[in-house]
Amino acid sequence: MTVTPDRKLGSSAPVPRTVAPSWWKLSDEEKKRAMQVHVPQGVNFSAKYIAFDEDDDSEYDLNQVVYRAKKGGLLEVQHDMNALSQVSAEEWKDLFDRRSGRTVYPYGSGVWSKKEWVLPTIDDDDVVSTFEGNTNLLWAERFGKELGMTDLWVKQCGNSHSGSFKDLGMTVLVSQVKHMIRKGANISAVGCASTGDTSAALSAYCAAAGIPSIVFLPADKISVAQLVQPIANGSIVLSLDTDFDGCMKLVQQVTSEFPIYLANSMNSLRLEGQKTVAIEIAQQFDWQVPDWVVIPGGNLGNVYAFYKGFKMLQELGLVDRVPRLAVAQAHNANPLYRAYMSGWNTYSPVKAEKTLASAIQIGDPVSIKRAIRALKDTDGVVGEATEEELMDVAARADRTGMFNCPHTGVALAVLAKLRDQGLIKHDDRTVVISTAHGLKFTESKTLYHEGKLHQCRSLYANPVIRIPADMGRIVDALRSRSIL
Ligand SMILES: Cc1ncc(COP(=O)(O)O)c(C=O)c1O
Ligand SMILES: N[C@@H](CCOP(=O)(O)O)C(=O)O
Repeated sequence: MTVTPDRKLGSSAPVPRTVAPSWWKLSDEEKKRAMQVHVPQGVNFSAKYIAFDEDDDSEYDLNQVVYRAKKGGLLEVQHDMNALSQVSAEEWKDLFDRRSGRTVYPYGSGVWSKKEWVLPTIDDDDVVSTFEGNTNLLWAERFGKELGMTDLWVKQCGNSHSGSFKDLGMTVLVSQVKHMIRKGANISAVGCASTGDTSAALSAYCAAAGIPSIVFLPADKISVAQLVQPIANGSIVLSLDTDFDGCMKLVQQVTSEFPIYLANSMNSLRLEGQKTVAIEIAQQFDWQVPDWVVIPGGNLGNVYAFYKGFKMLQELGLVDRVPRLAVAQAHNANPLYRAYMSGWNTYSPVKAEKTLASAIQIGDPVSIKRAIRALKDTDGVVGEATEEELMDVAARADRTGMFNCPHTGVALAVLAKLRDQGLIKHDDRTVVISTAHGLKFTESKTLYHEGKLHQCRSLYANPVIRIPADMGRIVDALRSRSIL
C-alpha cells in the first residue's frame, strides 16, 4: 500500500526491537491483568450527571432515571477529570492500544477499551457489548485526488454490528440499563424514536441483554433494511403516522409516564459511547488529531459527542489541540445550517422535508444547543447539500471504492464545497464520518443508477446492461463502454 507522505518511514530507519512479551504467549490471567489500568492509591474514577446549561446546578447519580436537569435543559455526563489525570497521558495511550481489538471481554471493544473514560464504575458483567468500534479509517486516496486533497480519510462507522455509529452509544446505554435493573430499578423496557439506525442498535443490544425494547418509527420513512432490524431482533415495532420529530415527542411523553427508559441521544449516556470514535480516530493516527472532521448532522447528538471526545483527549494531555468540526445537513432538513447562516443569532425548528438522507430528516433536533456549543468552541462550520448533490457525490466516491450511504453523501458534498471555498486546504488532514453502511440504503442507490430519482439527473449512474446471453451482444456492450 502507498502511504501518505507524513506517514512514510525512511528506508534506513532502525526497526525498534520489542521488549514486551508476545501477547499470544500470555495466560488468560495475564491477559486480563494486562487490561487493567494501574491506578495510584486513593484515586477513584467516577462520573455523574450535571446540567448542560451553566445556570443550572443539577447533579444526579448515573443510576437515577433522569433525562433533564431541574430547569428543563439537557444533562451531560461529567467525569472526575482530576482522578483521570492521575494516570499519565502515555499510560492511557499504552492501555488503550493494548486493549483495542482484543477478545478479553469487554476491553477489546472500541468503546470499552476506553472504559474508565466512559462508565468507569460499571461491572464488566453488566456490560452488553458486541465488540463495537475499532472501525476502519480508510485513506480515500483516489477520491481525495479528485478534490485536490492529499490527506483525506473516511471513518467507516457503518461497518458495525447493526450497520451504523449508533452501536457505540447503545452499548453504553443498554449496559447501564442492565446494571440498573440488576440493582432493582423499575424499568420494564427501553424505547426510542428513530429514523432507522437508533432503533436497529437499540433492538440488537436489548436482545443481547434480554431486555424488552420498543421502537417508535415514522411510517414509510425508513428503509426496508432498517425496518427489518428491530423486527428480527424482537422489538415491539410501532409504525406511526407522523415524522421523526413527532415520534420523538411521543417517546418522551411515554417514557416520562411509564417505566420505559429513553434511549435517544437526548439521554447523555449515549454520547459517552459515541465520543469514543473521536478518541479512536486520534489513536488510529498514532495519537494525533486531524485538522478537520466532517459529520452529517440530524438530531445533533453526534457532533457534541465528537467534541467531548476530542476535548477529553486534550484535557488529559493525549493531544495538544482539537480539530475544527464541520456539520453537514441535507438542504431539506437544515435547521442548524439556517442558524449558522444567521451568525448564530436566530434558531427555529423547521418542518423537515423528505430527503434521501432519510436518517437525518429531522427538523427539531434535541441537541441543538449541544451542537452550537461544539461548533462555536472548535471554530466549526455548517454546510448543506441538495438531493442531487448528495446522491451524485456519493456515487462519485463509490466509483473510487467506497459504498456510501446518503448521509455520508451529505458529508462528502459539504466537504467538496468547503474545498471549493478554500476553507479546507489541499493538505489538511480531513476525516469524513461515514455514519451508516450503504447496504442499508439500497433502494435509493438502485433508483439513482436506474436514473429513476426525480430529484436528480443521476450524473454518475452506472445502469445495468440487460442483454441476451450472446457473445456478439456482450462484445457490443463492452465496446459501448469503451472497454474493447
Ligand atoms: C446514518 C446517520 N447519519 C447521521 C445521523 C445524524 O446523527 P445525529 O442525530 O447525532 O446528528 C444519523 C441519526 O440522526 C444517522 O442515522
Ligand atoms: N438518525 C437517528 C435519529 C435519532 O437520533 P438519536 O441519536 O437521538 O437517537 C436514528 O437513526 O433514529
